[in-house]
Amino acid sequence: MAKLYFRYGAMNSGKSTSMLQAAYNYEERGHRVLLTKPSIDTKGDRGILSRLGVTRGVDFLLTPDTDAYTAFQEHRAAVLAGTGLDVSALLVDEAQFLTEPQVDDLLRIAIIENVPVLAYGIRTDFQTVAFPGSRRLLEVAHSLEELKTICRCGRKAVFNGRKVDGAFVFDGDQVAIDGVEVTYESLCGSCYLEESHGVLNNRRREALRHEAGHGGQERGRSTDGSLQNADSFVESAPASPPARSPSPQ
Ligand SMILES: Nc1ncnc2c1ncn2[C@@H]1O[C@H](COP(=O)(O)OP(=O)(O)O)[C@@H](O)[C@H]1O
Ligand SMILES: Cc1cn([C@H]2C[C@H](O)[C@@H](COP(=O)(O)O)O2)c(=O)[nH]c1=O
Repeated sequence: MAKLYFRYGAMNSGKSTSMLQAAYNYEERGHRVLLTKPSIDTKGDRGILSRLGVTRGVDFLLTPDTDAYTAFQEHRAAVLAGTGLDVSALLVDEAQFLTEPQVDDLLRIAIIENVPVLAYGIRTDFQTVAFPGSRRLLEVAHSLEELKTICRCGRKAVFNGRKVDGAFVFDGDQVAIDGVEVTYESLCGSCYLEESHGVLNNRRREALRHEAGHGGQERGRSTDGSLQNADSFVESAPASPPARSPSPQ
C-alpha cells in the first residue's frame, strides 16, 4: 500500500526545492509524476517557486472547491493516454492551504489508488496556529518528516513571524501570501516570543473556539511566567509594532 507523506517545515526550509528534487528523481528514472498546489498560493501563478531558483509549473491547481480525488484521476488518465505510463507519485506543494476534505482525498489516493502522495507545507501560521490542511495532515499522514532551517540566532526555526513593511505583526488574516509588503522570518520559539512580547496564538484560538460554539478566554503568559488574560496581556504588553491586517492576495 502506498503512503501519504507530510514533509513540513518553517518557511525557507527547502520544501519547494525538495519537492522539485523529488519530481526530478522520479523522472530521471523514467517515471511520471503529477504536481499540484492550492490556488490560494498565488505566488508564481501556476508555478512551484523554490528560493534556490528552480521553478516548474504544476499540472493542475486545487481551488477550495476542487474534488482532489477526481482531479487526480482525470490527470492520471491523461498521462496514461499520452505516455502509456501510470503516474508514480502525486506531489503537493503549499499543502497547508488544502481543505480538510482534500487532505482526506490525498489519503484515499494513497490507500485506494496505491499512489504515494508527498505533501509539503508549513505547520503553523504567523500566530503559531495550525493551518486546516496541516492539522489534517498531522492527523492522518502515514509519515511525518520535518525539514529544518535555522533562526537568526542559530537555533532550529519552528515558527514563521509575519512582517508588514518590515515590522512584526501578530494580528491579521491567516492567509497573506508573501510579497513586497508582507514578508516572513523563520524563528525559533525563543526569538518568536521575544518579538511577540510573550504572546502566542493571540486571539485566534479563542475565535476558533467561539466558531465551534465553545466559550473560554485565551490566556497569555508574560515574560516573568505569570498567566494573564489575552486582552489584559495585549494591553499591558510593552510597545509592539502597530498590528495591521494585511489583505490576502
Ligand atoms: N537542497 C538544498 N541545499 C541547500 N540549500 C537549500 C536546498 N534547498 C533549499 N535550500 C535553501 O533553502 C532556501 C529555501 O528554499 P525553498 O525551497 O524555497 O524553501 P520553502 O519552500 O521551504 O520556503 C533557499 O533559499 C536555499 O538557500
Ligand atoms: C506563516 C504564514 C505563511 N503564509 C504564506 C506565505 C507563503 O506564501 C506561504 C508559505 O510558503 P513557503 O513555500 O513555505 O515559503 O504561506 C500565510 O499565508 N500565512 C501565514 O501565517
